[in-house]
Amino acid sequence: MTALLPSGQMRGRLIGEDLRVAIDDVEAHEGLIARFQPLRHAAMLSPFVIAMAVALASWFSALILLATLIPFGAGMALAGLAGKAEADRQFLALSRLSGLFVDRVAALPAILAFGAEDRVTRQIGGAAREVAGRTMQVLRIAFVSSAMLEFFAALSVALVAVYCGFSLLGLLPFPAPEDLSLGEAFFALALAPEFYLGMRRLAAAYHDKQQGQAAERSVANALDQARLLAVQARAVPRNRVCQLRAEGLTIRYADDNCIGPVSACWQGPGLHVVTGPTGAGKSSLLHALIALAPVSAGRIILDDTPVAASALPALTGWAGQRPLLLPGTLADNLRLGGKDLGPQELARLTDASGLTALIAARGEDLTIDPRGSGLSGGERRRIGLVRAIASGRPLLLLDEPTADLDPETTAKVIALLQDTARTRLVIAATHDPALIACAKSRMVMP
Ligand SMILES: Nc1ncnc2c1ncn2[C@@H]1O[C@H](COP(=O)(O)OP(=O)(O)OP(=O)(O)O)[C@@H](O)[C@H]1O
Repeated sequence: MTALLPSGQMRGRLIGEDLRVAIDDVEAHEGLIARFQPLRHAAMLSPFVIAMAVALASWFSALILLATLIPFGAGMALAGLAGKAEADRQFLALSRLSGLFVDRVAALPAILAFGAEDRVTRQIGGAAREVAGRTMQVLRIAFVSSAMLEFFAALSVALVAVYCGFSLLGLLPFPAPEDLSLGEAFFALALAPEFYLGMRRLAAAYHDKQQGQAAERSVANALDQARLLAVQARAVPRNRVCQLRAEGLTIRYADDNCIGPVSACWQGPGLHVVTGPTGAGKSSLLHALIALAPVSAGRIILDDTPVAASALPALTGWAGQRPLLLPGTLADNLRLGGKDLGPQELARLTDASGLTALIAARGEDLTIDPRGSGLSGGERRRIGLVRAIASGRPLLLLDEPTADLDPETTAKVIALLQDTARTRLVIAATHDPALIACAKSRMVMP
């Protein structure tokens, strides 16, 4: 279950899509396992049991029933193949709609502030129409399969009735294969409708099967990706980073916007900066190192071992330009990095980052909402920075850690970074001359 929960952009999906896999797709298994599978076993057995019972009275009627199974089976196999592809497409469209919906609800204040309600409504409307279209396709196939089932069920009963009736009247147009009494004919005819009954019940659970199997594939896919990420994360040492190299790293966004190839070598411990004009790709480079941006070419080499970008988050304390804030107290947010930080160590870090004034004014139990309302831009950044340092991880990636700060607080933060860089590899994207001046190396993005 933990593996299925949202992992942000690492799987390249919206958080709502991950949530859908973790909740709805897991639930969709119930129909497949608790309803469809028992009915399938029953449907596979029951025609043969009924045919054997009918054969006791009239072997030719049993043969007629079994013969109708051949074209029926072929038709159902074709419908099943078409149904599988359509169910997958419907599932994908539903995932997109859920992801889009959750994402847009989270961004509702911004949408209202920009008066973008109409555009967002149209987007969600388009996604909902796609789901409706795909659902209609799935229903059409379900309708065709049940029509086929009803046709063959009716045909089998009709053929048995005609055979028994004509046989009793001696009007068969071919030599009678058996000598049928009224009791035997009645027995065969009474059992004939039961021949397709199991399959009719199975057809009623057809939708459960489609949903369940599509959910099964999507959960299996998500688990595979999670397993891969976990294996890659385990494959690297966790307590130190001596050297990190990017070799020809190229980032290609979905809209074909391309950054790179970038090559760099950062030696740890030490403080290194990445500089360059706005839009040069500094943030993108840091994102690419921890699998938050799509890498299309190049390699990341950690202590002489090529690693996947998805291996680095486990080693990295990350402070982006918009740190994630969770509802809770300030201390909860600072401790999010994972390490069990004592009050003294936390106080040292908050003091060194200039957050003491905030705590003195508003208390340690200051409650924070997810948007960080009531916090200044500089305070939010420093919460992200302290959290990254407090994580105790050997590699720190910091995106403009001294932006939005006055010179005095900037000096404090730089001193904290220098102190941290004594034992860890710190890489910061920055425009700040004061931070650039005390860096061990500077890489300039063109
Ligand atoms: N998700 C994305 N999809 C497409 N293009 C993107 C995406 N994120 C960034 N870009 C583009 O990549 C380029 C580099 O952006 P990036 O944020 O890495 O620059 P930067 O050097 O960090 O800029 P700044 O100094 O302003 O923070 C920009 O042209 C930006 O528009």
